[in-house]
Amino acid sequence: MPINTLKLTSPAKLNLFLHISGQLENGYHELQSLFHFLDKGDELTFERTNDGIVTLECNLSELVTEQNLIIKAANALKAKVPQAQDGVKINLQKVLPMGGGVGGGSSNAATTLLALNELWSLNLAHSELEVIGKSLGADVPIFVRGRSSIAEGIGEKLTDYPIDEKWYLVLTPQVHVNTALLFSSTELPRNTKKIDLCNINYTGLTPEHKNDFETLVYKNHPDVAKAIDWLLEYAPARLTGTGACVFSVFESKQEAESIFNRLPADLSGFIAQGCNISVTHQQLREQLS
Ligand SMILES: C[C@@](CO)(OP(=O)(O)O)[C@H](O)COP(=O)(O)OP(=O)(O)OC[C@H]1O[C@@H](n2ccc(N)nc2=O)[C@H](O)[C@@H]1O
Ligand SMILES: Nc1ncnc2c1ncn2[C@@H]1O[C@H](COP(=O)(O)OP(=O)(O)O)[C@@H](O)[C@H]1O
Repeated sequence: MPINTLKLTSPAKLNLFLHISGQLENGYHELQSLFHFLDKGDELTFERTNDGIVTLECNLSELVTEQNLIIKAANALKAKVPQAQDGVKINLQKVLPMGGGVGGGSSNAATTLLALNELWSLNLAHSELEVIGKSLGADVPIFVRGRSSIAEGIGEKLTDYPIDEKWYLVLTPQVHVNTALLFSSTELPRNTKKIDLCNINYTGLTPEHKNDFETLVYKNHPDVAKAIDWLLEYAPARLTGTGACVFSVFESKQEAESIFNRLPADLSGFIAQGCNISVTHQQLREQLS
């Protein structure tokens, strides 16, 4: 019996560290980054239709465009499997901050690939979905894979790296950081020594595991600097991705909440638990069983 509806959370990610160790001739950068998921995300509902049409509704009307990565993901699947005749009605409830380095758009694209592969009975292997995902954005494959991982190369080489599932206080400065512009800055450090994966031994926000974008983003974006400085009063803090979101890690929810409760009115944020397995994958397993 084919399934008609899927209701999935499309989670945020954090880059617990992000090292840049070189630049290739094509301009792309060699990275090493630990990707970990959060239990907070956007809500996506998929309803299969038999009219062959892909439609999107969203609580933020400005996101309903052909440029939305959800539409692009659905179209990429249709291009890959032209005999797929079904359509889908998709509803997105956007919760995650956009352009903040928590990967909401990439996550939505991956959730769409995983959901439509089931709803449309395409039977593509997850490795094939990862390849389609990569054409949509550097971080889409990690969300398709759905396991806490270290990314290497230009972000495409993934190795499982489960860690203790702790609690994160994430601050969300309302500024847009331009990823391509940051990567092209002459001030960006590009020579962090590569870590041998066998010796990585990640133990938290130590100086050894940093974000190479942080100094530059801190310098150019006073709102990000303010958020980092506030967190540093209580715990070590890091930028995720190219920002603008920043975070600290705590052993318990109570500890994270006790700091969050002191947040001044001009800063915003949320608390979430870290997850080694993306919540999308957990929910898919439940809804398909
Ligand atoms: C660096 C990360 C870490 O998670 O930052 P965030 O987007 O999360 O902040 C991501 O991989 C970003 O992913 P995404 O924002 O999708 O980047 P893409 O669209 O693939 O690339 C944007 C631009 O960044 C540069 N780029 C990207 C990845 C890479 N390894 N080297 C690069 O030099 C290229 O100039 C590229 O044109
Ligand atoms: N489904 C989507 N959700 C969020 N942003 C999207 C989506 N589709 C396309 N975008 C575009 O991608 C940009 C970056 O998205 P996002 O993944 O939130 O950034 P980041 O990787 O920095 O967290 C947004 O500014 C938006 O214009």
